[in-house]
Amino acid sequence: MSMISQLGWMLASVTPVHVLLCGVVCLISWWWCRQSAAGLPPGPWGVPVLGLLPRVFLEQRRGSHPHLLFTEYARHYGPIFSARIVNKTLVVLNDYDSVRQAFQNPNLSDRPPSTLIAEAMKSEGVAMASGEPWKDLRRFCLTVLRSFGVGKSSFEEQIGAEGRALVQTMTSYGGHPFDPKYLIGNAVANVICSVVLGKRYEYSDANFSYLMRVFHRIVNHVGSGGLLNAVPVMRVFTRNKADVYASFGEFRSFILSVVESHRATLDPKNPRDFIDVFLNEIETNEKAMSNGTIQENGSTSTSGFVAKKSIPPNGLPRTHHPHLSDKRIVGTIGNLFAAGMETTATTLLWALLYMAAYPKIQERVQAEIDAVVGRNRLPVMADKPELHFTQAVLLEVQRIAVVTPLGIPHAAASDTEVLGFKVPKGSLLVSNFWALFRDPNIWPEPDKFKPDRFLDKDGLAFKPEELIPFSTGRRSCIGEHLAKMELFIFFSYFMHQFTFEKPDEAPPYTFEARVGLTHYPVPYQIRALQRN
Ligand code: HEM
Repeated sequence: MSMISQLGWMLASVTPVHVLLCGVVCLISWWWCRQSAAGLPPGPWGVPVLGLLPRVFLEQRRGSHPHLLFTEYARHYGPIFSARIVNKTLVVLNDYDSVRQAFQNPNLSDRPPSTLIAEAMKSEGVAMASGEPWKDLRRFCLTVLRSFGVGKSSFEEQIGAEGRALVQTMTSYGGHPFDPKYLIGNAVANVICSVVLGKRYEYSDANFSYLMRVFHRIVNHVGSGGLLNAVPVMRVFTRNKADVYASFGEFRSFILSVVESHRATLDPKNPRDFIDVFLNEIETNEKAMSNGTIQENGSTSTSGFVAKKSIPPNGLPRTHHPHLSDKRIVGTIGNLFAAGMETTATTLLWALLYMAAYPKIQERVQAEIDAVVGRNRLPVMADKPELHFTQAVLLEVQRIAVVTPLGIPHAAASDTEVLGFKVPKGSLLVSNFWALFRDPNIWPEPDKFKPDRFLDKDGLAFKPEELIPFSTGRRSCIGEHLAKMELFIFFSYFMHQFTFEKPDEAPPYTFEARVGLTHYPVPYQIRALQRN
């Protein structure tokens, strides 16, 4: 029987009772939806059952991005709106007040469960964990990174050494065009690798270059705002699923091999890097578990686990971290690598693009650096307070480029409220930094690149509280100090050493972006002309 005749047969057998039953079911579903939506922020209804899912996919197919769609909704529904994505309530925060209030609320500090990243890495890291394990991992990461000097002024020399290697490699192009993406990515990765893995990788290292390309595939796959990461049902409809998991698999194997080689050469009394300290903690926990002072889920026995370690490593945390285990080490290293490299490198890529596209602004930065630093040495962090225009340029790049347009989604651990609206347990919260950084009420002519907006009437740089590229609240970026130091050192070295130009033969620069985990410029070629 053909499909049409089948349909005709079905319609002919519909009775008034069927119609009535259908109507009742529709009425009940409508009533149920209204009830559950009562008190939620207003927002688009979307398609029955699927909610906003088809619209998000459609926009992505058209080459648009979810942050643009959300910004359009925010214009219509207000700074906080909600929508459904299949069985999940999505709450989108589009202005400073809503982001600040939501992210300071301890009930909104979780991450969504079953993230793609944790699933594909077969390990839950600091950036994807929730509840007690997250608190423990976050505390541990902050303490250990700090104990290795990260964010302290003593770390400046390490970043400076990488900056000098980068300058040398850029010089070697002799003014010929090159794509700065992987070079800058490698340099920034080396900063975090030196602390976490205890080594840096030469820019000519073919294996590491390959890994960076694998990593970029992951970044693209995860998509804007990490919706694919956060909403399991979106993965069902993902094209190239095989490539997503294969790329994660390669990244995971790389980290596993580094962890294993650390384990094989570990000297517990002399931890060399972050991985060694993590491995020491795992060993302490395993011992505590075998003598019963700690349970498998990380909780301690009634007598309490006394933070005594058999081998207290010098200068490293003595506090006990019961949630550090084999199943969290790969994920945490992956998170630090991804979060530490991608965002900072992308910001620098945007900065170079803007400098080449706005030569007058580039000249002003160079003149300021020359006046304060001179030509006989490279800039140092101590120069920063005097380099007001340079600071303003970096702030404007962070505002206009919005490297994480939808941040990393949070989840509601229990029923709560934001700005008087209901936020039910399990909701997904997304911070639309794009809308916030393009709000014309805060930033007049938001699409224009105008660093002067960050200078006061005396020419001194200032940062308005609404500029929060590192997010805010309990879950804000743990690498903020490190990132700011890297941005300043690398950028001021670039401006001190080179003038950047678009190659004549290259197509005109656009500020069009691609959106993966970050919002990054379409690949471009640049010339680095050495300054005298
Ligand atoms: C320009 C550079 C950077 C930007 C714009 C940036 C931005 C962000 C943002 C928006 C978040 C999400 C916060 C939230 O959920 O509310 C985040 C989280 C995070 N960032 Fe960064 N970040 C940068 C550099 C770094 C660096 C250098 C590191 C290396 C240590 C790092 C490590 C992390 C980690 C581990 C998290 C997860 C924190 C958690 O879940 O508790 N980031 N970052």
